[in-house]
Amino acid sequence: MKPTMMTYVNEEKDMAERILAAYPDNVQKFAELASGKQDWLLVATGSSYNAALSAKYAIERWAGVRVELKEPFPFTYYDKLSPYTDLAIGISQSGHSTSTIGALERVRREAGLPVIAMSADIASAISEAADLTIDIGCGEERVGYVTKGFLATVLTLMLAALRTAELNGSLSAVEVQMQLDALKRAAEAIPTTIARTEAFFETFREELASAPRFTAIGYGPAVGTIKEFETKFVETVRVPSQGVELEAFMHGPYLEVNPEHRFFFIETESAVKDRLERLRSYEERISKYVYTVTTGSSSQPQVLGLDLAIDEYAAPFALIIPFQILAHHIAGARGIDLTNRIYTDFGVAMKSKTQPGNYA
Ligand SMILES: O=P(O)(O)OC[C@H]1O[C@](O)(CO)[C@@H](O)[C@@H]1O
Repeated sequence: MKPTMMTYVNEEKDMAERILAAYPDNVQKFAELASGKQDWLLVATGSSYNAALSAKYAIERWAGVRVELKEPFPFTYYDKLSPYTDLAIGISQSGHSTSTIGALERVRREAGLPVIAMSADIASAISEAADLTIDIGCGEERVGYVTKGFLATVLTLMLAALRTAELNGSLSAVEVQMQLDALKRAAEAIPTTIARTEAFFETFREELASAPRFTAIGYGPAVGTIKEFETKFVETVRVPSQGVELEAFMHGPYLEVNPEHRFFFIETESAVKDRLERLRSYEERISKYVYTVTTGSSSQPQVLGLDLAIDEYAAPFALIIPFQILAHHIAGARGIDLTNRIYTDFGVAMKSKTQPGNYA
């Protein structure tokens, strides 16, 4: 039997617990190279970009550094190098994305900066463009619609930030332990999150499967989550799907809304949460298909509550899981067989990968 997205979603708890148990050894070399560096450049594309965006604010807050995240292709061909960048990090789950490798090569060639690669395969092509390659700890994922790799990337980046914070003193040992405990609780809760998402899907199966369009709205660290929602839904559900930052939605995108629109609002504990509530109330007047995913608890069917004591910075680790499951299930309910791969020659034809993926 071919593995599916759900095969890997069901492995996420064990994988996350393995990665957490390997702390700090799995990120020690990263932290040694990164501590003392103030201005990190992250390059990644696709889900790896979304994972980096999901971890960006946690890294900045915990490690006390500035993180600039860039799409590698425009970075390589158009961007001016910042004179302040003192560390470059390239993230590629496969280790074969040519744009990410090319960006690291440019940084080395033009600025001679220390370079860290992060990949599920530490012997892959990206390692040749880096001084150090860190294993994200998910192993090989043989479904192109990645799930485990996304979660492993978010978690490994967060752990790398925590270890860097320990070394450079930007967090106390107690603060680091608090974050580790929150991540451990979130990992332990993955089976509950899966069960709640399954129930949510069954309740709304018809209206989700018949959706002409999906929009997800979030703020702060959860913008990484809604961007990965967008990537995953476009790859699998294959109807127009967009993740829009809360305030950006209020400057144009709101005009597109009609009664058929399906909304996901992502709620975390934050100073700007009331802004999301206000927008949700407004859109509920237009569409009856308004759902929420929250880190808090819920007794309402249209609100999927993860019931986690986790702050908004670590929350992206937990928030993506419902969308990975919904992408798989909604695609299936629409009659899309995701095990039937399409455009299989694309990566090679476009030279977007150094070699074809080993997909099931
Ligand atoms: O993380 P990687 O391996 O660089 O891949 C980036 C993106 O490219 C894809 O493999 C598609 O080519 C996506 O599935 C993935 O998100």
